[in-house]
Amino acid sequence: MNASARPLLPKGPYLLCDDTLRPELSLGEKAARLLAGGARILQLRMKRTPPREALAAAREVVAACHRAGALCLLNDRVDLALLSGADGVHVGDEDLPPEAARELLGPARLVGVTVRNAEGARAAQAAGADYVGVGPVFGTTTKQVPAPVLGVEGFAAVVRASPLPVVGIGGVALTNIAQVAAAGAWCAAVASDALLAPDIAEQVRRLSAAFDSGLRGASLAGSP
Ligand SMILES: Cc1ncc(COP(=O)(O)OP(=O)(O)O)c(N)n1
Ligand SMILES: Cc1nc(C(=O)O)sc1CCOP(=O)(O)O
Ligand SMILES: [Mg+2]
Repeated sequence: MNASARPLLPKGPYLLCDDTLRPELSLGEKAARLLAGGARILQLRMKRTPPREALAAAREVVAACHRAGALCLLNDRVDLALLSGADGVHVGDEDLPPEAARELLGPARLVGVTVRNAEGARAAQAAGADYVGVGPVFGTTTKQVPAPVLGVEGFAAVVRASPLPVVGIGGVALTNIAQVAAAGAWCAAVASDALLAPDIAEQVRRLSAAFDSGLRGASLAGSP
């Protein structure tokens, strides 16, 4: 496998463009607002969109991301990722296994996998994943997650032991994204805190600035 053919995951906020939040906005409109705020990576998460609409939305959102110079991953759906020219997929326990996603997508696209601990991260690496999503870092109402809240310390312990870059997810918000960055996250995935904000683009800008401040704080803490 030629890993160098794949795009690199951009460090910083990782925005979920989700069909369950703000249903009065189309997925294309949500993506446009996230991208206007400077989002560099979007995950299109469609849990209630019917298949034909989902394909149209995937094509629209992937094209918008690429015009903006951002990456777009499809949640769950390898078929839609291939049909829409997306940059990859994110899969969890209820989706295709990562080996199968890699087999279908080939070496040039990203595969992200949900794991709950370091052992899961090592297995994801062996299965061909590029990064792991680890959570829930904090409590969330966006999804009923079948795993306990890790907290910042628990999350940092998984990051330290993970052989792959880690995307922290679950309850990440402007109030805590700096802590997630300082704990060593490569990215911090955000759904509700961005999409439910009165000004989505402005919230993405604030999240990026706060993530960067967390990185700077972590590097100062590590300096002599
Ligand atoms: C970055 C990231 N991490 C974890 C998840 C959760 O994926 P999954 O466990 O498959 O759950 P659903 O999102 O499909 O409900 C994610 N989507 N993104
Ligand atoms: C989709 C998802 N997966 C999680 C996990 O821990 O696996 S937490 C989560 C919801 C993320 O939404 P919000 O940013 O609104 O908390
Ligand atoms: Mg899934």
